[in-house]
Amino acid sequence: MSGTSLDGIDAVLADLSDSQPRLLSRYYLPFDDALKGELLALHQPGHNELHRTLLAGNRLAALYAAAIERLLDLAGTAPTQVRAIGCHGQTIRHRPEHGYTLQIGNAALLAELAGIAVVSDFRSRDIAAGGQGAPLVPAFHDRILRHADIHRVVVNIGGISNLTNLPPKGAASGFDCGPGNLLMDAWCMQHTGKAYDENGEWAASGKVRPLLLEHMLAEPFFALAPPKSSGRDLFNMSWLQDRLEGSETAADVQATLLELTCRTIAQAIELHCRGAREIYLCGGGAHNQALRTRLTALLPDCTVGTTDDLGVSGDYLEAIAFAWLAQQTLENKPANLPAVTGARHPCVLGAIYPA
Ligand SMILES: Nc1ncnc2c1ncn2[C@@H]1O[C@H](COP(=O)(O)OP(=O)(O)OP(=O)(O)O)[C@@H](O)[C@H]1O
Ligand SMILES: CC(=O)N[C@H]1[C@@H]2OC[C@@H](O2)[C@@H](O)[C@@H]1O[C@H](C)C(=O)O
Repeated sequence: MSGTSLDGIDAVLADLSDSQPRLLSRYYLPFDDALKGELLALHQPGHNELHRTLLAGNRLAALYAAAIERLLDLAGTAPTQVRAIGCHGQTIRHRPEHGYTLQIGNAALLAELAGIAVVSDFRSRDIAAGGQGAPLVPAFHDRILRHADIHRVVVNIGGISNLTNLPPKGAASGFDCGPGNLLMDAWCMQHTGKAYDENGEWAASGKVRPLLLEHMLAEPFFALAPPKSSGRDLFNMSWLQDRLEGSETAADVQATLLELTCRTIAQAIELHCRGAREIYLCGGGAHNQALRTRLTALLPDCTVGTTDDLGVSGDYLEAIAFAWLAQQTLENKPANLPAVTGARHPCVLGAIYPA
């Protein structure tokens, strides 16, 4: 898994033979600054972008293969013992309204380098069936994190934040809430040179600017009824620049961005997850102490923990989900939830590149 934060690759070796997945090994490989910069640049139209996109895909395939080699070394497992790699790829465009999404990573090259079958391109079929192609992980949350009597909500706070609503007596629903960490990360990098604001300490040193927050919350995406999905196509530095007053300190902007992430998640829960009692966070944002404290304060009727409290690593949950999605593909089973993505029907997702 390599997600919208563009921080690096989360690799897991998972045993999916039982109803609860077993995490056998994990490995994290960060991207270097040059690759991160190029992937960020490829989100926008630019010079010779087709050639550069394909080269970046090749580079990613080599890094995915290196991460898998290290992962298997750590586990003492041979490639022949692995049924398949579920490879999300790197999203550089997500335009379901135009009928496409693009996750790069040259799956053919990865299969060649790793000597293991690869399943990739999980989102296109759902979009072909009229869906958003995202989020896909709610189906997996539904499988492993549902409680028979307690209304739970799982909130992933990666680059973008998304939630899965698990009412005990109803079907799962889910959607993207808005920016998770990506605007905070970009602002932090621009003003402090650091990739992210550790524990939200810099944000905590600033003050929320009410007018700026109001301008941000007026973004129509937040009021859209699900199904909905988002990405860097909408939430990027120009989106932020367009809303700045110009007189704020950099720390105040960071404080306001953290408030935006918390408010949009809390609003989404209040509006679409009525009666929820337990909130479980996952993704990198779950490590941000200031964010957790603020979100907990905004949700007085709920307990707020992390999926680790339920025995599932919040840092590797998405990666385990893509192993499960790959298994669904190999077994010819549908994996999208039409109630989440808006697709006309359940679909078998993904494309298979044999070993
Ligand atoms: N200690 C911390 N304090 C603050 N933020 C943190 C901390 N640890 C991780 N993060 C945030 O988490 C981000 C990485 O999150 P994650 O790995 O879930 O992203 P992703 O997989 O790219 O996301 P997506 O769900 O959008 O695909 C970092 O970029 C950073 O913003
Ligand atoms: C197009 C795309 O890459 N979407 C990601 C992104 O990152 C979080 C959120 O936006 C979610 O919709 C999705 O990823 C997760 C893994 C999903 O499909 O559930």
